[in-house]
Amino acid sequence: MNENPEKTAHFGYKTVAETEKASMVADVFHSVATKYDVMNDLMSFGIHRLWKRQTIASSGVRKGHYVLDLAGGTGDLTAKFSQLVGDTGQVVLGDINSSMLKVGREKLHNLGLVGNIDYVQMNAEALPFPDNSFDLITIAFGLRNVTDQNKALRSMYRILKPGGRLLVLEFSKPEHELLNKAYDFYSFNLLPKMGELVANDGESYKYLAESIRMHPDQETLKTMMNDAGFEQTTYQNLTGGIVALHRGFKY
Ligand SMILES: C[S@@+](CC[C@H](N)C(=O)[O-])C[C@H]1O[C@@H](n2cnc3c(N)ncnc32)[C@H](O)[C@@H]1O
Repeated sequence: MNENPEKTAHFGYKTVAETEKASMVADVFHSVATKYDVMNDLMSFGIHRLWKRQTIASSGVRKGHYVLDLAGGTGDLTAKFSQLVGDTGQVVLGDINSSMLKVGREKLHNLGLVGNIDYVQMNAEALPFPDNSFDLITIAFGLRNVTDQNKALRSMYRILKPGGRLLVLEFSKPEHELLNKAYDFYSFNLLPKMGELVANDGESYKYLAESIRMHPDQETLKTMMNDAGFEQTTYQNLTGGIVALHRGFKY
């Protein structure tokens, strides 16, 4: 009998050693980084822009705020927050993946967004900031890729200021069975083919579909946030629950 069984994690439908997941996720995002934005628009028919707009609208962000866009990738949310916090605020675009950060930095520079954005490579599970640092943390389509999600939520809680809020934008569970079926067909048949054609990488988009199915549903994520210390935790289903926006506060 194995006295010390190795801890495991999900990588899509595969069960892998916990120590392996981060490098497998890293391979996915190194591979898709340069095609990430165009694929996002294609795969979601542009709807990811509405989901992100809703996130900004729920953020309560103001001039002078200190914001962390965690797993921020190519920086869509950072771009908007940079304008909203102004010269007296600061936005940190944090991501574990150097390729995604590079694409994000170039994109935001080209948009003329400079001066109040820091680009920092970091792991959501061990955030490199003092306690009580941020007014707002967002993590959009990132949590599902993190190996130890409870640890990451506790780390986010620690670095939020009292009164600060966390927004988690993530794929979730569609509310209606019919939508679920159509969505499954799309995800497992069309999505990997689009990934193959456009990004020359069907496997990464197969991982995307599988990782979405393995992610906690709305209520489970809400409980996880509560367990990490968040209060007044609520969520809003977007596009019939294909995506959910969770919000929680630290007091
Ligand atoms: C699907 S992309 C989302 C990018 C962006 N937030 C958006 O909504 O377009 C997921 C991002 O999570 C990052 N990521 C994965 N695991 C992470 C971790 N443990 N810590 C920080 N970032 C992570 C990936 O590198 C990738 O850039």
